[in-house]
Amino acid sequence: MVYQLQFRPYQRSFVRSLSTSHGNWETREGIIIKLIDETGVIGWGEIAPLPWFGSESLAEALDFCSQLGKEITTETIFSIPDELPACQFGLQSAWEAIKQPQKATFNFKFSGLLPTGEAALHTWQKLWQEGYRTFKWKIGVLPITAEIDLFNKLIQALPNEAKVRLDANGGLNWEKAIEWLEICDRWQIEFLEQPLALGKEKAMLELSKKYSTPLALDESVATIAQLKACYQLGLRGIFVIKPCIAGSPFHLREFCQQNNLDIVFSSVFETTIGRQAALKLATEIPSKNRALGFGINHWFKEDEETWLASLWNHL
Ligand SMILES: O=C(O)CCC(=O)C1=CC=C[C@@H](O)[C@@H]1C(=O)O
Ligand SMILES: [Mg+2]
Repeated sequence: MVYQLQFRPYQRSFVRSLSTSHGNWETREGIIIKLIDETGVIGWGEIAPLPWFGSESLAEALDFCSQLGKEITTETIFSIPDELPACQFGLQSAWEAIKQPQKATFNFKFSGLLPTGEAALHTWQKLWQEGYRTFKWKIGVLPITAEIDLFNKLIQALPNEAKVRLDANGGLNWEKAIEWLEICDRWQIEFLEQPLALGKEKAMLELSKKYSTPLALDESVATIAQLKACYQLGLRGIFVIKPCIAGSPFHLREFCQQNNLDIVFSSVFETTIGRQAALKLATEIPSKNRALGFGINHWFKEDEETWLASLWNHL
């Protein structure tokens, strides 16, 4: 089957810089894909790279799309190299959208991503009013004493029924991870995400045996190959899966359906198009009743529907 291919790069500025131990992220850049089959049925997809998580860069994704030309076959869509996981996800989910029109609504609970540092103390209230009951806060950015001080203020300000997750983005060393895990156990934090850097999975396996707070791997399991490697290593905590950068949705669904993983699906700040494909995948993969890491809409200023429509009208 041959499909017409159109693609459009985009840029969206965050309302505030997203500070993590990887650095500051100001603008989300990606590519919207439009596939049209021989009968005129349209399938939308999104390529949302996250190179500091190990996916291809936007430039590499754009080079790949540019050399595809105006037509693409099913065979080409399913032979995209594993070095291009965001392209695999974008094009294969667009293909799947033609075959199985995506559900428009999902009834998941989402976790609200708080801004890093002190700003969290002034923003959780609005998210609480919007209905969020799970919040994620990034650590490993400020000096640990300052962050622990802010954490104590945040955790005592939040209602008791609130669930809190901490995400270090690999920014802690062993000693700081221990210091944070003692606090996590005391306050029954839902999980501590990627305390140690990519490559320290064995150390995290050791760490996971010492405290009751579960560890969640994120950067360590960014692609399907990494997810499989960590599973083989014996890691059985929580797996944060970012479908848009993991690779083929078909391979991801197959592996997760064969193995009973404790998964938290997570956004890469993609648009509605990538999010719909990611959430459709979440409905097809069994996981525990944890809030999904897609509570990120407040990180952008413009209304997404109008922005997306305006983007495509120029094509
Ligand atoms: O998972 C969530 O709750 C929201 C998404 C999120 O936290 C992230 C998305 C993309 C890059 C990272 O800065 C961050 C993460 O590390 O999980
Ligand atoms: Mg994370």
